[in-house]
Amino acid sequence: MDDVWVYIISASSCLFLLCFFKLQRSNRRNLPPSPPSLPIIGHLLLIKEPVHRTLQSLSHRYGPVLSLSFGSRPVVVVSSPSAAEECFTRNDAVLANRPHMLSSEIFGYGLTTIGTAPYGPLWRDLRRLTVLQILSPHRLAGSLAIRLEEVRLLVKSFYKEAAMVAGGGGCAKVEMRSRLQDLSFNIIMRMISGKRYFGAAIDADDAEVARQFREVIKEAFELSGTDPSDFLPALRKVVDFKGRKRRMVDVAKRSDVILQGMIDELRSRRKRSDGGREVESKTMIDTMLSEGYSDDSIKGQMLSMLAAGTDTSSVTMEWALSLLLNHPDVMKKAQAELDDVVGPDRLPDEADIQKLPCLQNIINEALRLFPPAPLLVPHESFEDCTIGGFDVPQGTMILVNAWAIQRDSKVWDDPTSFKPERHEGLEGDHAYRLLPFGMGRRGCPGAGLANRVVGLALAALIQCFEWERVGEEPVDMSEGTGLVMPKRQPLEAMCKARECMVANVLGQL
Ligand code: HEM
Repeated sequence: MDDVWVYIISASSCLFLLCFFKLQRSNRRNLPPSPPSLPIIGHLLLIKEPVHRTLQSLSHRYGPVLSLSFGSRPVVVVSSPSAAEECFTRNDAVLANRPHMLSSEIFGYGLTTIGTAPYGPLWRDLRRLTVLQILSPHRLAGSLAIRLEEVRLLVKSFYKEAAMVAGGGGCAKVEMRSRLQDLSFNIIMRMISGKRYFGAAIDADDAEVARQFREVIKEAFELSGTDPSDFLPALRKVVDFKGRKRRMVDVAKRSDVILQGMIDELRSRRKRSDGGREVESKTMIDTMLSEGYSDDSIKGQMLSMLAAGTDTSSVTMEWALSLLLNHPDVMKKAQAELDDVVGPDRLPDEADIQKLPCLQNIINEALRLFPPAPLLVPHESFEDCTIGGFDVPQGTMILVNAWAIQRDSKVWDDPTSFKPERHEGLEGDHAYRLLPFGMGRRGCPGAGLANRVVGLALAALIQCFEWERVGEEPVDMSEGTGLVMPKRQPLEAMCKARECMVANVLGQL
């Protein structure tokens, strides 16, 4: 009995001393300002959807570098260009870690994918592979034909749909979201595996695989938000909130089976096409097989490309078209630019995009007002550092509120208005005021591909069709919830072929 008491008293003293020293240490620290918080859950009750808006109002009260506790996880929110600059220059390496979340562990093959891996040799290798091979300018030039064909098929499908509405003067009401999602998905899938999975000329088996895969990706996205156990890790081993972990594991298994099927198919195609000898080919799977990557690494990379690269590009197009429908004068200006540079006899090519400043300004302005990743992707400090003169302890989650910076009236004139011309003459020099792709070593490696896909598709749609709103009301521009910031209402629009484009382009598709 005595032994038990000795044990209890020494354990309590140790715990007390530990808490005391921790408190002393944190009192000595100059932490960023913070709202009052509750024990154990910290500031979790303050965090309402959409999170970027909640964090913006907190930063208005507590300043551009603000500290919060999401349960036991310390968080610093950055909402000014100068603080963001510090994050991505002086502190870039220190902040290059990603926080360990339940969903990143389950969907990220145990934190071994490019987006989830901690900063270290594994991440460096995947990053090298992604930047220098899979998404290199050379490889992107090689996959141009895929993008041109997918955009041509999209234009053709709208043309057919509009032409069928004879009574309406060839003007059809079209649903845009799923079409733009299919476009981005097919482009990335073809770059990864060499096959398209949606639309015309698809074999029935592939269409079924695509349907299942799209379903799985949708479920994975829905489950990928933060889990309560990410902030209260002590509970992770004891409770499975709403069965989320079980569902995540189930979705990850289903996705793994589909991805493995794609690798196996490509492996046997490679063998068949060269009598058993491995052949040189340009899909991502081929590249990774040739370099000896394991099947799990390849599946992780496929999932990363699809998760990071499809909805981000398609929502950008959806927001941009919505803005143009609410600003027909800007749509006309973009159309005039296309008539001038491309003319009525062909569809635009990627080489044209650089000669279309009005279109580029529209895309930049859409990304400024509606960044698909409003808080970028969370970073984590692996050493103590300072931001804005405040101490940021090791293990702090860093959220850069790009959405707030891009709408800050101290940074942009009339920040909530759509004014593409504000980007004139800036030519990429946005000094941490415009950062939809993040910055620094963990910045988006797919920005070049995204700009090509979004630019090419918008150019072709604006050039070939007259677009109008479905009713008198402006298109609703409020955001819904989701991992990639969606429009609350999927976009619908009235679409009519432009007379000048019918003879030599639309009629020939
Ligand atoms: C408009 C389209 C896109 C936007 C707005 C976007 C935005 C972002 C952002 C904000 C990040 C996080 C940066 C940070 O942590 O600071 C990111 C990371 C990433 N993006 Fe994109 N992205 C887009 C398209 C793409 C595409 C097309 C791909 C590839 C096919 C891609 C692949 C990735 C990957 C792999 C990462 C993780 C990088 C790492 O952790 O090292 N993204 N993206």
